[in-house]
Order: sequence, then C-alpha cells, then structure tokens
Amino acid sequence: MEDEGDMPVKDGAKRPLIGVIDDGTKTVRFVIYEAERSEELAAYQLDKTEVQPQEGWWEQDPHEILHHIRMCAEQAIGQLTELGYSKEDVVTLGITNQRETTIAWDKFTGEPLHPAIGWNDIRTDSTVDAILAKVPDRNKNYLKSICGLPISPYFSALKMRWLKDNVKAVRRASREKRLLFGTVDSWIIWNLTGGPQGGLHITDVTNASRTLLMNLETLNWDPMLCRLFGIHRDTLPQIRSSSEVYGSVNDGTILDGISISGILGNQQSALVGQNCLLAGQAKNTYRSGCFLLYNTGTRRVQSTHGLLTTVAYKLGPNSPAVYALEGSIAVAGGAMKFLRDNLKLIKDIPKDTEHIAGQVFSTGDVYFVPAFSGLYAPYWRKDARGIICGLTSFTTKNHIIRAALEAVCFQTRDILEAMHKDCGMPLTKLHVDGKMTSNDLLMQLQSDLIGMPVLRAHSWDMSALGVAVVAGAGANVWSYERWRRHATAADTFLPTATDDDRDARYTKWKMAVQRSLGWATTKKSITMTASAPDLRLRRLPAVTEDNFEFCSVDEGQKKNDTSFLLRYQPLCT
Ligand SMILES: Nc1ncnc2c1ncn2[C@@H]1O[C@H](COP(=O)(O)OP(=O)(O)O)[C@@H](O)[C@H]1O
Ligand SMILES: O=P(O)(O)OC[C@H](O)CO
Repeated sequence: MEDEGDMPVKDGAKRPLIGVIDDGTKTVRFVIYEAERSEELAAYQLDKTEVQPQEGWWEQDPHEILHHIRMCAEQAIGQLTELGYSKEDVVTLGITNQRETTIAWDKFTGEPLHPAIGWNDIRTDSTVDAILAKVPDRNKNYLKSICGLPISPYFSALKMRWLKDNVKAVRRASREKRLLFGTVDSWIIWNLTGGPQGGLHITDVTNASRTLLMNLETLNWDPMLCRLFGIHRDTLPQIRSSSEVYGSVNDGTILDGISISGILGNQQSALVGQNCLLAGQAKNTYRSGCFLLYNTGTRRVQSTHGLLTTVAYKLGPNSPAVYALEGSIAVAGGAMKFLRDNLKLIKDIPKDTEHIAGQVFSTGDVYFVPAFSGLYAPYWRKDARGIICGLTSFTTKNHIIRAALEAVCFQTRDILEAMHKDCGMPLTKLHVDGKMTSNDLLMQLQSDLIGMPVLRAHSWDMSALGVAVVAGAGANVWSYERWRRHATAADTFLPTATDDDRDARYTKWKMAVQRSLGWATTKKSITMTASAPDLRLRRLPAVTEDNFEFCSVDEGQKKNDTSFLLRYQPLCT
C-alpha cells in the first residue's frame, strides 16, 4: 500500500533523521535513525548509577538522567558528521522511557525534591497496605476496571503518595503550590523545553496508564483515583497522544530547536517497533525486567488472570487509543546481574551465561525463582522472595546459571498461560527483542519451554525504533506503511522439547513459585533498623529458643516473640 504524501527521495539527497532518547532502568541511549531506510545511523549509551540506600529501595539521580541524555546526544550527533550529515538533519525527536519511575520537583527552581523512585522499588509496601485498607475487602484488584492495574508498589501513584507522606520538601512544595510530579518522560520533556522558563509539563497516554491515576476510558486523570491517593490534579502533567508535535527543545544545548513529536513507554514502544500493530499480535522484551504485551486493538480487555490492561499507543490527538494486555515480569536480565554482582558466579554476562549454562544439558532439577522484590504478573505477590531450590551435592554453578535463564522462560510461560485464559486464543508465535535476546541458549530454551516459534528481531532495541516511527509520523517525515516494509524478524528458534517434558518442567516451576510465596512478612526486620548498642545481651553458651533472653528490648517487642529473637546474633562479650 502506497501512503499518501509519501515523497520519493532523490538518490544522493539527504533524508530526514530522527533522534531518539531512550531512558532505560540501567542505561541512557541516544539513537539516530534514517527514516527512509529504517536504518540506525548512530548511537551512544551511558550506564546510570544505581543507588540502593536500603534493601528493596531503588533510586536514580534525575540530574544524571539529563546529563547522560545531553552527553549521549552530543556523541551520537558527533558520529553523524563522519557520515556526511549534520545536527540540522535531525528533524525531530522521540522519547521512550522506563515506565512508572517517579520524580517530584519544584516548578520554580527546577530542583528535584527527592531522587527518582524506581519502578522496581518496594519501599511503598506499607503505603499499599494503607490504600488497601480504604477499599472494600482490601481487594487489590478493586481499581482494575477503571485503570487496568492492581494496587501494587510497582505503580507511580503509590510512589507519589509515599513522597508526600515521607518527604518534608515534597509536602512543603505541595502546600506552596510548587510541586510537580511526573514519570521520567515528563521530567525529560519539562527540562528540555525550558524547565522553570515555560517547560511543558506533559506525558503521553502510555506512561499515564502506568500511574494508577488515569481512567482508561476517558484517557484523563480520574478524580476518584486522585482523591483516593491524595494526589492533586494540578501537580500532574497534561496527558497527550503518543504522536504529535508537542513543542521544541529550548535548553541551550546540542538538541536546541529540534521538535519533539513522539512519546512512548519503552514496552509499548517495543510493541510498535516489532510491528505488532494489529489486534492479536504480541511481543516480549527481555531487559532488566521482561514485558509481554498483547495488542487487543481498541478493545479494553479486562484480565481475570493477573494481567494488566494498559494503553499500547494513541497515534495522534484524533486517533483512537489502542490497548494491550500486559504481563510484567520484575526480574529477567536483573537475575544475571545478581549472579555477577552478588554471587560472583559470572564475570561477563552475555558470554558467561551462554557458555557456562551451555556446559550442562539441564538444570539438574534446580529451579531459581528470582522474586527479589516480590512477584509481578500473574501473581502480584509482594510477599514473595527469591529462592533457589532442588540443590543436591551434584549441583554446580552451571546448573544455577542455567536455572536463572530458565526462570525467564518459565515466567514468560506463566504470562502466556494467563493470556490464553483471558483471550481464549493461544498465541502461535512470539516476537522477541531486548538485549538478552542475543543469548542463543536463552532463545532456544524459551522456544522449548513454551512450545512455539520464537522470532528474534533484527535489532535488540525495538523500543528506540518504535518511538522513532511514532515521532517520524507525528512530524510527518515517516509513515507506518513505509516503515513496515523493513519490519522483519532476523531469525526464528523452533521448539525441540516434547510436550510431556515441557509440561513436567513447568509443573516443577509452579511448585518452586509456591515455595517463594509468603516469605516476606509485613513485620519490619529490626536487624535493619535497630542499632547495636540498644541491645545488650547476656553472654550465653549457645543460642537456642529455650535459653535465649533479652537484657534490653525495644518497647513493644515481646520477650516471647521468637521470630524477632531468632534474627539476632547475641553479643557474646
Ligand atoms: N546476552 C545476554 N544474556 C543474558 N543476559 C543479558 C544478556 N545481555 C544483557 N543481559 C541482561 O539484560 C539486561 C539488559 O538490560 P538493558 O537493556 O541494558 O537495561 P535496561 O533494563 O536499562 O533497559 C541486563 O540486566 C543484563 O544483565
Ligand atoms: O528499562 P527497562 O527495560 O528495565 O524497562 C522498565 C519498564 O518500563 C518498567 O515497567
């Protein structure tokens, strides 16, 4: 199909370029595409500093995000000159970002009032409990019919509520009407378009649909939800479509003057980049987490099996919203980092995970449930914690590494099973992307464990490509039809396991998941909070439940509370 206004470009003439800001959990990238040929011309990326001030807390520096964007843009644009292009050839920008991560800032000074609270941060556990206490039967799915999401620490409204409850500067800014909230796209755009000097406080429907505050039908902030979470409408950004010219960069840096015409949450962006624009198409992106999105067209499918209903995209102010069912997995690539950084089992993630895990033919019946901060879809259990089970004297690190790879595949199967139940129609193939997909062993295991072909994209970064297309269309320099001619999978992995084998292993995985549930109680671990001098214990020969005694305990702690007692090492001085 030939699209209207599809201007042929004469040979030798320069073609318009599209810049993409891709802010991920771990990295910031700037990518430049040549629209006509869907070609990635230049790219640069920088790692972010991860800050974990307490167990389960994940923070990012909002200033670092802006700094990295500008540095990456300079480097990528620098590469253009070697290719005979210049900055002026970059005609528009798209922004794709980690979703849910939340920032509060001062609209007059532009200063963040707290570090960004990451999507995977679970500090809001007790905030969740306080909100659940306000809804009938403490039902975590009570709001799903309005916003498509369960009440979980994952989503932005809980992080906003926590900031208001716990950070004085946020409360003061709120009282003095200086407070602005936003997901990372809002923070970036506000700063790029002028900050305190007239910066645009906007977001798109896909990011807004991850806050717990947007009504999926009206595509606007829902008054009842804002009231429930105590978030004032004036502190929230205006919700726009994913593809339109919002404004231009006005920050005196390298990107100055370029228009911004596309915004998509990074998982929705990968759905577009994978050309899953028809109802019934799905993709899975393997990054720090793993996110499977199933396009349901203009229908909002209500999941009864633990999936989210989310906005997939809205390709212009007058286009209808397209929705998706999403299965979100909190830890995928993150488990590989855990093996490298915490357990020191590997050094080089891509090389070692494939090579070392490939030295054994199976996990030796070892199962690894990486529920480091609870389990997301389809379980939504914040009380789950990671386990490695089935260890024997035969187990080696090879089995554990392989079990970590298989965990990604089993979690994907959990999502596919739920999608099948919700939609009635099983998927027959799975499009995949994300850095982890360069791992051939992982791809083969994935195909074996779900029993369907796995189609790997020609480039791992479909998130950047997706928003490039959307921004190009928004600025009228690219069209979906033209781009589709280039959208093909690079290779396909076919299942080699039998149905019996696949199902037996999946049954065992479900047993492992059961064992991970309920591990974290809501009770605070005082090993984390009490300081040592508060606890003077009598010298004892050995600690048992029978002979352990406190000399001094915090008020409210019962002497016979053995769960408390057993967390302590006695001070045998
Ligand atoms: N070839 C590979 N095999 C296994 N894991 C990988 C491979 N390449 C990257 N990973 C893991 O995938 C994740 C990649 O995430 P990345 O896309 O860089 O980050 P982000 O989550 O910020 O988007 C990292 O956590 C890394 O551990
Ligand atoms: O940056 P990623 O790839 O870890 O993506 C994070 C997701 O958007 C969280 O919902």
